[in-house]
Amino acid sequence: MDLYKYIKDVPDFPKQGVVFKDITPLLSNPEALNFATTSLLNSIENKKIDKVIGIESRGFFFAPLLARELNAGFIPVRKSGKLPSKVAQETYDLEYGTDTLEIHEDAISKGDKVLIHDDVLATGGTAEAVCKLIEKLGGEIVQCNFLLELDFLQGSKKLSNYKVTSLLHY
Ligand SMILES: O=P(O)(O)OC[C@H]1O[C@H](OP(=O)(O)OP(=O)(O)O)[C@H](O)[C@@H]1O
Ligand SMILES: Nc1ncnc2[nH]cnc12
Repeated sequence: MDLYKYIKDVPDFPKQGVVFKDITPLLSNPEALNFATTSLLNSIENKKIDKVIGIESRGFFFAPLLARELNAGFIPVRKSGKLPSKVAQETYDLEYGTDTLEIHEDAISKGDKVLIHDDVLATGGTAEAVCKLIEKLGGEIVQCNFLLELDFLQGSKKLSNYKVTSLLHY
């Protein structure tokens, strides 16, 4: 199945010069959603995963689906101020700004095998910050898994210590 036809280019969103990759057509089509979920699962080499991390917001679409299939827990990494208990935090650069991400300190146990999932790998700033958070808490990153990657932004360079897979490349 050709998933590329379910990704819509939206020029100049959220700011001038950025071509936004909108995945909502893929999410709204049952066959594409199912095929993308299965393909993301198939791209996970070592399926012994304790925790699947989803990165707010768009990482939340697939991460719980993957966690269910892997018999793993789902852990949200959220933008600052959203999680109620004690958090670890990292600030990072985006293709269009900066942001801070947080995770509950007790969400990861030492030695947990962790899969990180997000919809898009762009500059890699977000995923790199999340890798730092997981390692700070003693987790072992097994793989970073994305629906799509903007190859020209070279985000995977920031993740060169990890196994990185993306279903679609631009
Ligand atoms: O590789 P990077 O350059 O760090 O960019 C990738 C991140 O940017 C987008 O999130 P965004 O911050 O736009 O938030 P959203 O998921 O809430 O829309 C996307 O969902 C990734 O999390
Ligand atoms: N161009 C882009 N499209 C969609 N999500 C993104 N996250 C960072 N850059 C993006």
